[in-house]
Amino acid sequence: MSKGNIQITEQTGAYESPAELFKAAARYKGERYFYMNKDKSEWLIGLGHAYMIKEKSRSPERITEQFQTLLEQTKEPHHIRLFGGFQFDAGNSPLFDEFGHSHFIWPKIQILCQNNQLTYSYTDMTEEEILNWRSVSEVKAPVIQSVSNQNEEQFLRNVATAVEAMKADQFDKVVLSRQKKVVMNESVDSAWLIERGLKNDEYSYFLLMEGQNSIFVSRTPEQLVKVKADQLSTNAIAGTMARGFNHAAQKLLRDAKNLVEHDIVVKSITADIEPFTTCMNVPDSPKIMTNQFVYHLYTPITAKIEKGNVLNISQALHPTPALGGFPKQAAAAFIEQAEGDRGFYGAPMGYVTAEFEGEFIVAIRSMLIKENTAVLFAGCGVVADSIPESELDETETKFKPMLQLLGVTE
Ligand SMILES: C=C(O[C@@H]1C=C(C(=O)O)C=C[C@H]1O)C(=O)O
Repeated sequence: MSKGNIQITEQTGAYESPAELFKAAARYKGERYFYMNKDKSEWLIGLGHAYMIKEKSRSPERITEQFQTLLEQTKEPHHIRLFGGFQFDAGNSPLFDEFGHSHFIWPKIQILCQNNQLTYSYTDMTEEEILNWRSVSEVKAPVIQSVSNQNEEQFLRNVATAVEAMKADQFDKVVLSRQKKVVMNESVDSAWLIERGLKNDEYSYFLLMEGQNSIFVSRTPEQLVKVKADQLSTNAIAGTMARGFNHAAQKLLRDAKNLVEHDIVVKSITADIEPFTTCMNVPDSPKIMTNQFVYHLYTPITAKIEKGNVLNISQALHPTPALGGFPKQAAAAFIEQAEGDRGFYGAPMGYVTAEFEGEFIVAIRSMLIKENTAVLFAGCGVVADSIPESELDETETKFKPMLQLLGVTE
C-alpha cells in the first residue's frame, strides 16, 4: 500500500458521556473498547475494527513494525492510537482463546476526550457513514444469580507450597492468584458496565475491551509504563492492607513483610528500565496509595528515555515482581505449574500514539465476561513468611472492585 491509502476524517465535538456513546454504538458490539486514565483527565473509545493486529506470540517488534506500516499509509497527522495488549504469558488460556497474544486494534471510529473536548477520528468511512453510525439501543441491568469461589483450596495449597520453596531458597517472591465466578440472569452489556463504573470515582484506570464473545474489564491502580516525549514514568505498587481498621495506612508503612515485597519490585523495575534510560529518579521509601478498599505501598519512578519505545519497554518490565515474582524466571515457572495461563489478567494493556508515545497498565482488579458469566481474578504477593489464610483474605478484598461493578456488593 502507498501513502494516502488510509483515509482519516477528524472532527471535534462537545462532551458526551462514554456510556451514552457506547449505547449509541450498539452496531459495533464485539468491537468496542474504553480506556480512562487514573486522574480521569483523558479517555478513549474505539468502535469497530479498521485494522486488527493479532499475533500468536507476544512481540512488541512485530506490533511496532505493523503499526509503522499502517502509519506510513496515512496522509495527514491524526489522533488515532493503536489500542490493545500482550497476554500475561506465552501459554494458551482457554478463557482468552479469541484474543491474540499480541492483540491490537486500529479502530474505525475513535473518540478521544481531552479537557472535556471530544475528537472524533474516522478511518476509511464515507460522509454518509460518518453521519449515520449512531443508533438507539436499550441496555438492561442483569440480576445476580450466584457467586462462587473457583479454586480457593488450590490457592491455599499453592501459597503453602510457594512458602516452602522460598524457605528452601528457590526464589524470593511469587504472586499467586485465584478466581471467582459470578453468574447473572442474562448477558452483560458493556454500556451498562461503563455507566456503573463511572459512578465510582475510584483512583484507578478503567479499561474495557470487547471480543466477539467476551468483555475484559479492569479497574487497576497500577501503571506499567507511560512514555511522553523523552520522559518515562512507571511505579512500583506492591504491599497491601485492607482499609477499615484503625491506623491501617501507618501500619502498612511499617510492616516488614509488605516492605520486603515492595522493595523487590522497586529493585527489579529500576534494573529493567536502566538499559533504556538516564536520570532515573527513585524515592528512598514508599508512599501510601489509597484505593476504595485497600491501601498499597507505592513508589513513583521517573527517568529520561535514551532508547526503546513504550512497547519494548513494557515488555522489558513485564511481569514486574508485583505480578510475577523474583527472580522472574523461577517465579514464572512456579505460576505456570501452579495456576496455568493468565490471559489478560495482570497483562500489559494500553495504547500507542502515532508519535510512539503511550501508556500501558497492569490489568489487575479485572474480570472476563462471557454472556451471563463473569470470571474475576485477584492475586497477591507471597514471600517466605506469608500465611496462606491472610493471603486468601487479601485476595478477597481485591475482588471487591469487580464485585461492586457487577452489583454483587454496594
Ligand atoms: C496481583 C494483584 O495485585 C498486585 C499485588 C499487590 C500485593 O501483593 O500487595 C499489590 C498490588 C498489585 O501489584 C491483584 O490485584 O490481583
